[in-house]
Amino acid sequence: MSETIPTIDLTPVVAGDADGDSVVAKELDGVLRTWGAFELIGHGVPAASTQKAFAAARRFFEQPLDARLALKIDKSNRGYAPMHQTVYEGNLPDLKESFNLGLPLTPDDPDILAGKPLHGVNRWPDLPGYREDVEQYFSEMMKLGNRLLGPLALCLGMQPADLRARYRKPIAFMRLFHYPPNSRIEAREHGAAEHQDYGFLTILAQDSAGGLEVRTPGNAIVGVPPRADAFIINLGDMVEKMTGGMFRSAPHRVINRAGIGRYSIPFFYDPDFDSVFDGMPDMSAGQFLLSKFNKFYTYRKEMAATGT
Ligand SMILES: O=C(O)CCC(=O)C(=O)O
Ligand SMILES: [Fe+2]
Repeated sequence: MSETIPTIDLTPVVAGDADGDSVVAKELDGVLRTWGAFELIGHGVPAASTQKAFAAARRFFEQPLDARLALKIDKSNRGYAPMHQTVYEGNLPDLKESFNLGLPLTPDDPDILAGKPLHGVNRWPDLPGYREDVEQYFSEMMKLGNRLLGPLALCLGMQPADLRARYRKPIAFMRLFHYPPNSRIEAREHGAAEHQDYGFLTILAQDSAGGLEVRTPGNAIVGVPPRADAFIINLGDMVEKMTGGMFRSAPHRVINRAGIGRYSIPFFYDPDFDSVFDGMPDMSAGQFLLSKFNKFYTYRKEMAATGT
């Protein structure tokens, strides 16, 4: 088995070929059963949009800590998550900070008014052009996620329309990450300690600093070298669970060895909060995700403890 992350070309879907979904699904199926992660090319996302999102990330984290903390993360998972918020057992807290946003909802949104978890209004710093550039990239991620659902549905033995019917108001979170240099590996301090993503599908862009490492089907850890024209896609635990382990939620980690700050932007594309899947009948997608957030995020434990 090759120990290099596989590559999938989405061109047939992006071009709108009549058999695009099934052509890509044929390539994808084996990859999801073995690696559960791959590089995606031919994705149709304009490079300028990605570059602007990275430029926005740099501007956000260049602000003084006070300005970042003014947007401290709220219970809808939106805002600024300071360093050390994510903890994976046996490791020190992750050495990373993030700006999180979700689906753009307005304060009169019925799910917000009803208090549905993970629904909220996005929070924005006072930086000219920041919101526009970040929202633009978010909408590119929504489009790309939707395109991926076609072949993914076929791999899951579903009709694309049936999977899309569970993505009407998806739990979609994007995180602009900053990783300072010099994590202390010997102390088990990583940028992101080895973990599996929680939900359905992650679309990740990493900058030229690199640092993402994936566990191979042969159980080795290999680096995923930075590549400006590709996204890294991986499945999360929700898919692994609903397929009874047939599709793999790929373990991965981040170690910033670059000696400079590292930026990355994962987009977590997960189904509607109340959606239910045959393979996971006992729990909605939202409840599954929420249980993961509550397990791994310190800020949620603090909120639960203080009743905020
Ligand atoms: O920053 C990265 O490259 C990956 C981040 C990650 O694995 C995560 O947020 O789940
Ligand atoms: Fe991850």
